[in-house]
Amino acid sequence: MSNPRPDDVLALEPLTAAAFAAFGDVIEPASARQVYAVNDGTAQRFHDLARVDTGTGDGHPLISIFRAEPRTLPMPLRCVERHPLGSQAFVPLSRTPFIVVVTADPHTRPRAFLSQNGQGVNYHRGTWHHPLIALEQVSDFLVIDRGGPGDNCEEVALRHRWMLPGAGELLLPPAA
Ligand SMILES: NC(=O)N[C@@H](O)C(=O)O
Ligand code: NI
Repeated sequence: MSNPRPDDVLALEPLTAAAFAAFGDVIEPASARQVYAVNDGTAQRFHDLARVDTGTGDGHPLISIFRAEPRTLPMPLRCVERHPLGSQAFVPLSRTPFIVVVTADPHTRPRAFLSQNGQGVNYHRGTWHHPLIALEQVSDFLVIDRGGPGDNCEEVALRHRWMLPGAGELLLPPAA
């Protein structure tokens, strides 16, 4: 494979609620709309972290586990997909990082975010994203998405050969 042009390599951005807002929710305690004690004060509830949207077309929520093989970096991106009938959330059941690639349009430059410290994501219904990209080790993810009638996965091949960088790349500084 010929060496990718530097401009084809996507920078890994820190995953923050603000930066990801156009694409979905970041699932982490800081995203809670309310935090309050429950169970006689023996636990804290980080309430309402993400909007689960599964009702379109007589749909219902599914809870599954993906056991994902780690991907090798650098990595070419070949496709993106979207789920027109429902949201889709991935929550790592370990604290290994994973990469989230999203785009407003399959034929414009995607954005790549690095999830750290157990952060999860909830793609809004219709958000273009790359299939799960686990890193470092076989990792389990809790997946909350939509079951029911209808075709809920539209996949598009990328015309441009965007690349994810090697594991040692620096993160972009957080957006100002
Ligand atoms: N195919 C499947 O359920 N997984 C994808 O939707 C994904 O985003 O990883
Ligand atoms: Ni998906």
